[in-house]
Amino acid sequence: MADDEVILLDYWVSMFGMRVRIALAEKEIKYESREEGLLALGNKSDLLLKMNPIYKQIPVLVHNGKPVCESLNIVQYIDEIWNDRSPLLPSDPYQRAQARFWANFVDKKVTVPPRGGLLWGNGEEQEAAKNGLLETFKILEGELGDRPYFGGETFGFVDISLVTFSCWFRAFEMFGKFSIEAEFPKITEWAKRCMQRESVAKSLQDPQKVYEFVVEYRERLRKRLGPE
Ligand SMILES: N[C@@H](CCC(=O)N[C@@H](CS)C(=O)NCC(=O)O)C(=O)O
Repeated sequence: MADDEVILLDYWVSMFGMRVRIALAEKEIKYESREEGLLALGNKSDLLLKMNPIYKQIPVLVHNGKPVCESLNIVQYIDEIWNDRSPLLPSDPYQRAQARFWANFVDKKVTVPPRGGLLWGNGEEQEAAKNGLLETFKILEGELGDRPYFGGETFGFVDISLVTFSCWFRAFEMFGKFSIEAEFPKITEWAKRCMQRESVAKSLQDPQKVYEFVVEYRERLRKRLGPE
């Protein structure tokens, strides 16, 4: 695998791209990162359109010229290809199924939709999205319980699926007017624990920068789409 060519089509603030960055860092894989344009507002490269013609989204992992799409799918692929080190999914089939269930739950419920919702929406729509997110965090706080990581003692697939949202927590808090630390102390401690890993710390972005991105992006969306 020493001569592998690995390219990641990414966007700096993407929580989905960050998942792949963490997995590659855990496996110590060297790769080239290619930054796409400001995604929902255009500027997609020809390479992205060619490599992900169905969804036209990042992240895409291009491994020896072949594309793999969808962040959780990519993380599983990385785990299977570079299976000689730092396993990300449990080896036990039941535990693997559980890990996939919870990562899928995160994917469905901890969302930042391209329009509307908590970050880009207003009024009742924003309030409903906030309440949904609080409900989701309550479930996740219960699932984590007193364990250090979602898989138990070791950092893994479910942690990767969720931790990339932690640099978006500040934006969630500012727009939702709530405190994740006050309401979800276990998730807060877990996120800090994950950040102690080099793979996570170097893959995530500064929460303040993410918040500023959200403020600016809301403005761009408003100008492009008009007031809601
Ligand atoms: N389910 C996808 C979501 C990927 C996604 O939403 N990517 C966004 C950036 S965060 C994107 O490329 N948006 C551009 C667009 O949809 O036009 C995954 O897990 O990879």
